[in-house]
Amino acid sequence: MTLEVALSHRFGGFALEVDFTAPPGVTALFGRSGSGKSTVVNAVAGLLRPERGRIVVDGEVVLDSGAGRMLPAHRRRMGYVFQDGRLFPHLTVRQNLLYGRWFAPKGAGVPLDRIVDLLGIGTLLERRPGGLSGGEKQRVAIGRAILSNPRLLLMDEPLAALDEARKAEILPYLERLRDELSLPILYVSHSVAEVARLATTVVLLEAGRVVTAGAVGDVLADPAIAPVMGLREAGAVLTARLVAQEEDGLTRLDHAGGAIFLPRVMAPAGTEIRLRILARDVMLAVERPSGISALNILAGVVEEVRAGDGPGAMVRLRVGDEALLARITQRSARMLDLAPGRAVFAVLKAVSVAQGDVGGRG
Ligand SMILES: Nc1ncnc2c1ncn2[C@@H]1O[C@H](COP(=O)(O)OP(=O)(O)OP(=O)(O)O)[C@@H](O)[C@H]1O
Repeated sequence: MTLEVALSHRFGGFALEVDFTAPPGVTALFGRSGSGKSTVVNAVAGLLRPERGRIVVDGEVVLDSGAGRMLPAHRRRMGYVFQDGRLFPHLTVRQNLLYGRWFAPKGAGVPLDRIVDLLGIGTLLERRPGGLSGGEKQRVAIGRAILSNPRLLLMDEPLAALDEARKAEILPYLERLRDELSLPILYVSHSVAEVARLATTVVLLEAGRVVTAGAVGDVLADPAIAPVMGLREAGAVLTARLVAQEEDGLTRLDHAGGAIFLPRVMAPAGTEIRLRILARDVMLAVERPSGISALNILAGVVEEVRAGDGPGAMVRLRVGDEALLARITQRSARMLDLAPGRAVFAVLKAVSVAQGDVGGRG
Protein backbone atom coordinates (compact mmCIF):
# COMPACT_ATOMS: atom_id res chain seq x y z
CA MET A 1 0.00 0.00 0.00
CA THR A 2 1.28 3.43 -0.81
CA LEU A 3 -0.42 6.69 0.04
CA GLU A 4 0.08 9.84 -2.00
CA VAL A 5 -1.10 13.10 -0.50
CA ALA A 6 -0.96 16.56 -2.05
CA LEU A 7 -3.14 19.21 -0.41
CA SER A 8 -3.68 22.94 -0.30
CA HIS A 9 -6.12 24.44 2.15
CA ARG A 10 -6.61 27.67 4.05
CA PHE A 11 -8.29 28.42 7.39
CA GLY A 12 -8.15 32.17 7.95
CA GLY A 13 -4.47 32.89 8.52
CA PHE A 14 -3.39 29.22 8.40
CA ALA A 15 -2.23 27.83 5.06
CA LEU A 16 -1.68 24.10 4.55
CA GLU A 17 0.52 23.15 1.61
CA VAL A 18 1.69 19.53 1.83
CA ASP A 19 2.91 16.90 -0.57
CA PHE A 20 4.24 13.50 0.52
CA THR A 21 4.22 9.83 -0.38
CA ALA A 22 4.07 7.13 2.27
CA PRO A 23 5.30 3.57 1.70
CA PRO A 24 3.76 0.61 3.63
CA GLY A 25 4.09 0.59 7.41
CA VAL A 26 3.36 3.27 9.98
CA THR A 27 3.63 6.83 8.68
CA ALA A 28 3.87 9.30 11.52
CA LEU A 29 2.63 12.83 10.94
CA PHE A 30 4.71 14.65 13.47
CA GLY A 31 4.69 18.31 14.41
CA ARG A 32 3.81 20.89 16.99
CA SER A 33 0.26 21.77 17.93
CA GLY A 34 -1.36 23.67 15.10
CA SER A 35 1.08 22.47 12.41
CA GLY A 36 -1.76 20.90 10.40
CA LYS A 37 -1.59 17.19 11.31
CA SER A 38 -5.29 16.70 11.98
CA THR A 39 -6.21 18.69 8.89
CA VAL A 40 -4.19 16.26 6.75
CA VAL A 41 -5.77 13.22 8.41
CA ASN A 42 -9.26 14.65 8.05
CA ALA A 43 -8.68 15.29 4.36
CA VAL A 44 -7.41 11.71 3.88
CA ALA A 45 -10.44 10.39 5.78
CA GLY A 46 -12.82 12.43 3.63
CA LEU A 47 -14.05 14.51 6.58
CA LEU A 48 -12.63 17.72 5.10
CA ARG A 49 -12.84 18.90 1.51
CA PRO A 50 -9.59 20.75 0.81
CA GLU A 51 -9.52 23.67 -1.61
CA ARG A 52 -7.18 21.71 -3.85
CA GLY A 53 -5.75 18.27 -3.57
CA ARG A 54 -5.08 14.80 -4.82
CA ILE A 55 -5.05 11.73 -2.58
CA VAL A 56 -4.31 8.25 -3.89
CA VAL A 57 -4.61 5.18 -1.65
CA ASP A 58 -3.26 1.93 -2.96
CA GLY A 59 -3.67 3.10 -6.54
CA GLU A 60 -7.23 4.39 -6.09
CA VAL A 61 -7.78 8.12 -6.47
CA VAL A 62 -10.03 9.06 -3.54
CA LEU A 63 -9.67 12.79 -4.13
CA ASP A 64 -8.76 14.76 -7.20
CA SER A 65 -10.05 18.29 -6.99
CA GLY A 66 -8.83 19.03 -10.53
CA ALA A 67 -11.03 16.26 -11.91
CA GLY A 68 -13.92 17.05 -9.51
CA ARG A 69 -13.56 13.66 -7.79
CA MET A 70 -14.17 13.32 -4.05
CA LEU A 71 -15.06 9.88 -2.75
CA PRO A 72 -17.27 10.20 0.36
CA ALA A 73 -15.74 9.13 3.69
CA HIS A 74 -17.74 5.90 4.00
CA ARG A 75 -16.52 4.68 0.60
CA ARG A 76 -12.83 5.26 1.29
CA ARG A 77 -12.40 2.14 3.44
CA MET A 78 -10.46 3.85 6.17
CA GLY A 79 -10.59 3.11 9.88
CA TYR A 80 -10.38 6.14 12.16
CA VAL A 81 -9.29 6.01 15.79
CA PHE A 82 -9.77 9.26 17.70
CA GLN A 83 -8.02 10.44 20.84
CA ASP A 84 -11.06 9.68 22.99
CA GLY A 85 -12.10 6.32 21.55
CA ARG A 86 -15.74 7.29 20.98
CA LEU A 87 -17.25 3.90 21.84
CA PHE A 88 -21.01 3.48 22.12
CA PRO A 89 -21.67 3.54 25.88
CA HIS A 90 -24.88 1.48 25.73
CA LEU A 91 -23.29 -1.40 23.79
CA THR A 92 -20.99 -4.09 25.17
CA VAL A 93 -17.43 -4.36 23.94
CA ARG A 94 -18.46 -7.26 21.68
CA GLN A 95 -21.32 -5.21 20.21
CA ASN A 96 -19.02 -2.23 19.70
CA LEU A 97 -16.60 -4.49 17.83
CA LEU A 98 -19.35 -6.03 15.71
CA TYR A 99 -20.52 -2.55 14.81
CA GLY A 100 -17.16 -2.13 13.05
CA ARG A 101 -17.62 -5.42 11.23
CA TRP A 102 -20.99 -4.22 9.94
CA PHE A 103 -19.19 -1.83 7.58
CA ALA A 104 -16.90 -4.48 6.14
CA PRO A 105 -17.76 -6.39 2.98
CA LYS A 106 -19.17 -9.81 3.94
CA GLY A 107 -16.52 -12.38 4.79
CA ALA A 108 -13.68 -9.90 4.33
CA GLY A 109 -10.96 -8.89 6.72
CA VAL A 110 -9.35 -10.20 9.86
CA PRO A 111 -11.59 -12.52 11.94
CA LEU A 112 -13.00 -11.16 15.22
CA ASP A 113 -11.15 -13.80 17.28
CA ARG A 114 -7.81 -12.79 15.81
CA ILE A 115 -8.39 -9.11 16.60
CA VAL A 116 -9.55 -9.92 20.12
CA ASP A 117 -6.43 -11.98 20.62
CA LEU A 118 -4.05 -9.42 19.07
CA LEU A 119 -5.42 -6.63 21.25
CA GLY A 120 -5.78 -8.73 24.41
CA ILE A 121 -9.44 -7.80 24.94
CA GLY A 122 -10.93 -11.31 25.32
CA THR A 123 -11.90 -10.78 28.97
CA LEU A 124 -13.64 -7.48 28.22
CA LEU A 125 -16.16 -8.67 25.62
CA GLU A 126 -19.30 -8.61 27.77
CA ARG A 127 -18.44 -5.37 29.58
CA ARG A 128 -19.62 -1.87 28.74
CA PRO A 129 -17.20 0.99 27.94
CA GLY A 130 -18.11 2.89 31.13
CA GLY A 131 -16.23 0.34 33.26
CA LEU A 132 -13.07 0.16 31.15
CA SER A 133 -9.77 1.93 31.72
CA GLY A 134 -8.65 4.51 29.16
CA GLY A 135 -6.15 2.04 27.68
CA GLU A 136 -8.75 -0.72 27.41
CA LYS A 137 -11.19 1.64 25.69
CA GLN A 138 -8.56 2.60 23.14
CA ARG A 139 -7.77 -1.06 22.42
CA VAL A 140 -11.48 -1.69 21.78
CA ALA A 141 -11.70 1.41 19.57
CA ILE A 142 -8.72 0.16 17.57
CA GLY A 143 -10.32 -3.29 17.28
CA ARG A 144 -13.56 -1.76 16.05
CA ALA A 145 -11.72 0.27 13.43
CA ILE A 146 -9.80 -2.77 12.18
CA LEU A 147 -12.92 -4.91 11.98
CA SER A 148 -14.35 -2.55 9.38
CA ASN A 149 -11.59 -4.02 7.17
CA PRO A 150 -9.93 -0.71 6.29
CA ARG A 151 -7.11 -0.51 3.79
CA LEU A 152 -5.60 2.29 5.87
CA LEU A 153 -5.94 2.99 9.59
CA LEU A 154 -5.95 6.66 10.62
CA MET A 155 -4.98 7.36 14.22
CA ASP A 156 -5.09 10.93 15.51
CA GLU A 157 -3.09 11.09 18.76
CA PRO A 158 -4.62 7.80 19.96
CA LEU A 159 -2.53 7.80 23.15
CA ALA A 160 -2.68 11.50 23.99
CA ALA A 161 -5.45 11.15 26.58
CA LEU A 162 -3.65 8.33 28.44
CA ASP A 163 -1.14 8.47 31.28
CA GLU A 164 2.38 7.11 30.78
CA ALA A 165 1.54 3.68 32.21
CA ARG A 166 -1.44 3.22 29.87
CA LYS A 167 0.62 4.43 26.91
CA ALA A 168 3.26 1.84 27.69
CA GLU A 169 0.51 -0.79 27.87
CA ILE A 170 -0.86 0.04 24.41
CA LEU A 171 2.35 0.54 22.42
CA PRO A 172 3.16 -3.20 22.12
CA TYR A 173 -0.33 -3.78 20.68
CA LEU A 174 0.24 -1.12 18.06
CA GLU A 175 3.54 -2.77 17.20
CA ARG A 176 1.74 -6.08 16.73
CA LEU A 177 -0.79 -4.49 14.35
CA ARG A 178 2.06 -3.03 12.35
CA ASP A 179 4.10 -6.23 12.28
CA GLU A 180 1.51 -9.02 12.23
CA LEU A 181 -1.40 -7.55 10.28
CA SER A 182 0.74 -5.42 7.95
CA LEU A 183 -1.99 -2.83 8.24
CA PRO A 184 -0.81 0.56 6.97
CA ILE A 185 -1.31 3.28 9.55
CA LEU A 186 -1.24 7.06 9.31
CA TYR A 187 -0.41 8.07 12.86
CA VAL A 188 -0.59 11.61 14.23
CA SER A 189 1.66 12.34 17.16
CA HIS A 190 3.67 15.06 18.79
CA SER A 191 5.65 12.61 20.91
CA VAL A 192 9.13 11.82 19.58
CA ALA A 193 9.27 8.70 21.77
CA GLU A 194 6.11 7.29 20.17
CA VAL A 195 7.32 8.14 16.68
CA ALA A 196 10.73 6.58 17.35
CA ARG A 197 9.08 3.42 18.53
CA LEU A 198 6.31 2.95 15.97
CA ALA A 199 7.02 4.79 12.77
CA THR A 200 8.42 3.40 9.56
CA THR A 201 8.24 6.78 7.86
CA VAL A 202 8.11 10.25 9.41
CA VAL A 203 6.50 13.29 7.81
CA LEU A 204 7.50 16.35 9.81
CA LEU A 205 5.09 19.27 9.57
CA GLU A 206 5.72 22.84 10.58
CA ALA A 207 3.19 25.65 10.05
CA GLY A 208 1.29 23.71 7.40
CA ARG A 209 4.34 22.59 5.41
CA VAL A 210 6.38 19.41 5.17
CA VAL A 211 9.83 20.17 6.60
CA THR A 212 11.10 16.71 5.78
CA ALA A 213 9.79 13.21 5.09
CA GLY A 214 11.65 9.93 5.05
CA ALA A 215 12.59 6.73 6.85
CA VAL A 216 12.35 7.12 10.63
CA GLY A 217 16.05 6.41 11.19
CA ASP A 218 17.10 9.11 8.73
CA VAL A 219 14.68 11.79 9.87
CA LEU A 220 15.33 11.36 13.59
CA ALA A 221 19.10 11.41 13.07
CA ASP A 222 19.08 14.52 10.90
CA PRO A 223 20.97 17.26 12.80
CA ALA A 224 19.03 19.95 10.96
CA ILE A 225 15.78 18.55 12.35
CA ALA A 226 16.95 18.31 15.95
CA PRO A 227 15.88 21.85 16.92
CA VAL A 228 12.36 21.14 15.64
CA MET A 229 12.20 17.91 17.64
CA GLY A 230 13.48 19.69 20.72
CA LEU A 231 17.13 19.29 21.67
CA ARG A 232 16.39 17.20 24.75
CA GLU A 233 14.32 14.78 22.68
CA ALA A 234 16.62 14.59 19.67
CA GLY A 235 18.04 11.14 19.08
CA ALA A 236 18.34 8.29 16.64
CA VAL A 237 16.79 4.85 16.38
CA LEU A 238 18.95 1.78 15.91
CA THR A 239 17.82 -1.76 15.24
CA ALA A 240 19.80 -4.53 16.93
CA ARG A 241 19.32 -8.29 17.16
CA LEU A 242 18.92 -9.91 20.56
CA VAL A 243 21.55 -12.61 20.92
CA ALA A 244 21.69 -13.68 24.57
CA GLN A 245 20.31 -13.25 28.05
CA GLU A 246 23.35 -13.01 30.31
CA GLU A 247 23.62 -14.24 33.89
CA ASP A 248 24.14 -10.81 35.46
CA GLY A 249 20.72 -9.56 34.31
CA LEU A 250 21.88 -7.90 31.10
CA THR A 251 20.66 -8.71 27.60
CA ARG A 252 23.19 -8.72 24.79
CA LEU A 253 22.23 -7.32 21.41
CA ASP A 254 24.32 -7.32 18.27
CA HIS A 255 24.65 -4.31 16.04
CA ALA A 256 26.97 -3.71 13.10
CA GLY A 257 28.74 -1.03 15.20
CA GLY A 258 29.35 -3.41 18.12
CA ALA A 259 27.63 -5.24 20.99
CA ILE A 260 24.96 -3.44 23.00
CA PHE A 261 24.08 -4.47 26.55
CA LEU A 262 20.77 -3.49 28.12
CA PRO A 263 19.01 -4.28 31.36
CA ARG A 264 16.95 -7.44 30.72
CA VAL A 265 14.81 -7.21 27.57
CA MET A 266 12.15 -9.92 27.67
CA ALA A 267 12.23 -11.29 24.12
CA PRO A 268 13.62 -14.44 22.52
CA ALA A 269 17.05 -14.64 20.87
CA GLY A 270 16.87 -13.53 17.25
CA THR A 271 14.30 -10.78 17.90
CA GLU A 272 15.05 -7.48 16.19
CA ILE A 273 14.82 -4.72 18.79
CA ARG A 274 14.40 -1.07 17.99
CA LEU A 275 16.35 1.19 20.32
CA ARG A 276 16.09 4.89 20.79
CA ILE A 277 19.29 6.59 21.74
CA LEU A 278 19.07 10.23 22.74
CA ALA A 279 21.75 12.48 21.29
CA ARG A 280 22.54 13.85 24.75
CA ASP A 281 23.35 10.32 25.97
CA VAL A 282 26.10 9.75 23.41
CA MET A 283 29.76 10.70 23.99
CA LEU A 284 32.36 10.60 21.24
CA ALA A 285 36.00 9.49 21.29
CA VAL A 286 38.55 9.33 18.48
CA GLU A 287 40.22 6.23 19.95
CA ARG A 288 38.48 3.21 21.44
CA PRO A 289 38.15 4.16 25.11
CA SER A 290 39.46 1.77 27.74
CA GLY A 291 39.16 1.88 31.51
CA ILE A 292 35.64 3.28 31.27
CA SER A 293 32.50 2.03 32.96
CA ALA A 294 30.24 2.37 29.92
CA LEU A 295 29.61 -1.02 28.34
CA ASN A 296 28.31 0.13 25.01
CA ILE A 297 30.87 1.43 22.56
CA LEU A 298 29.99 1.52 18.88
CA ALA A 299 32.42 2.18 16.04
CA GLY A 300 31.23 4.71 13.47
CA VAL A 301 32.20 7.38 10.99
CA VAL A 302 31.28 11.07 11.20
CA GLU A 303 28.91 12.16 8.44
CA GLU A 304 28.00 15.67 9.49
CA VAL A 305 28.85 18.18 12.21
CA ARG A 306 26.28 20.89 12.63
CA ALA A 307 26.88 23.79 15.00
CA GLY A 308 23.87 25.02 16.97
CA ASP A 309 23.05 28.60 17.91
CA GLY A 310 24.68 28.23 21.33
CA PRO A 311 27.87 26.33 22.24
CA GLY A 312 26.47 22.94 21.20
CA ALA A 313 26.83 20.86 18.07
CA MET A 314 24.99 17.86 16.65
CA VAL A 315 27.09 15.15 15.07
CA ARG A 316 25.61 12.51 12.82
CA LEU A 317 27.53 9.25 12.60
CA ARG A 318 27.14 6.27 10.31
CA VAL A 319 27.18 3.12 12.44
CA GLY A 320 26.81 0.03 10.24
CA ASP A 321 24.04 1.03 7.87
CA GLU A 322 22.24 3.20 10.42
CA ALA A 323 22.63 6.75 11.68
CA LEU A 324 23.36 7.81 15.25
CA LEU A 325 23.18 11.34 16.61
CA ALA A 326 25.45 12.79 19.30
CA ARG A 327 25.09 16.13 21.02
CA ILE A 328 28.42 17.54 22.10
CA THR A 329 29.92 21.00 22.46
CA GLN A 330 31.47 22.82 19.51
CA ARG A 331 34.63 23.03 21.60
CA SER A 332 34.80 19.22 21.81
CA ALA A 333 34.16 18.94 18.08
CA ARG A 334 37.15 21.21 17.43
CA MET A 335 39.35 19.45 20.01
CA LEU A 336 38.64 16.07 18.42
CA ASP A 337 38.95 17.52 14.94
CA LEU A 338 35.60 16.03 13.96
CA ALA A 339 34.77 16.26 10.29
CA PRO A 340 33.00 14.04 7.76
CA GLY A 341 34.91 10.82 7.20
CA ARG A 342 36.62 10.76 10.62
CA ALA A 343 36.41 7.37 12.39
CA VAL A 344 35.08 7.69 15.94
CA PHE A 345 33.70 5.64 18.81
CA ALA A 346 30.31 6.44 20.29
CA VAL A 347 30.00 5.70 23.98
CA LEU A 348 26.48 4.95 25.22
CA LYS A 349 25.66 4.31 28.84
CA ALA A 350 23.57 1.14 29.19
CA VAL A 351 21.15 2.98 31.46
CA SER A 352 20.50 5.57 28.78
CA VAL A 353 18.38 3.20 26.73
CA ALA A 354 15.05 3.35 28.50
CA GLN A 355 12.86 0.25 28.61
CA GLY A 356 9.96 2.37 27.42
CA ASP A 357 11.90 3.10 24.27
CA VAL A 358 12.64 -0.51 23.42
CA GLY A 359 10.32 -1.71 20.71
CA GLY A 360 9.95 -4.30 17.95
CA ARG A 361 11.40 -3.83 14.50
CA GLY A 362 8.70 -2.32 12.29
N1 LIG B 1 -12.42 23.90 11.12
C1 LIG B 1 -11.50 24.83 11.28
N2 LIG B 1 -11.79 26.14 11.16
C2 LIG B 1 -10.84 27.09 11.30
N3 LIG B 1 -9.57 26.83 11.58
C3 LIG B 1 -9.20 25.55 11.72
C4 LIG B 1 -10.15 24.47 11.58
N4 LIG B 1 -9.49 23.32 11.77
C5 LIG B 1 -8.20 23.63 12.02
N5 LIG B 1 -8.02 24.97 11.98
C6 LIG B 1 -6.75 25.67 12.18
O1 LIG B 1 -5.79 25.10 11.32
C7 LIG B 1 -4.51 24.98 11.97
C8 LIG B 1 -4.05 23.53 11.94
O2 LIG B 1 -4.89 22.76 12.77
P1 LIG B 1 -4.72 21.19 12.97
O3 LIG B 1 -5.78 20.76 13.90
O4 LIG B 1 -4.63 20.53 11.65
O5 LIG B 1 -3.29 21.12 13.66
P2 LIG B 1 -2.63 19.91 14.48
O6 LIG B 1 -1.21 19.86 14.06
O7 LIG B 1 -3.43 18.68 14.30
O8 LIG B 1 -2.72 20.45 15.95
P3 LIG B 1 -2.97 19.66 17.35
O9 LIG B 1 -1.74 18.85 17.59
O10 LIG B 1 -3.14 20.77 18.33
O11 LIG B 1 -4.20 18.84 17.16
C9 LIG B 1 -4.70 25.56 13.35
O12 LIG B 1 -4.26 26.89 13.32
C10 LIG B 1 -6.19 25.48 13.58
O13 LIG B 1 -6.61 26.49 14.45
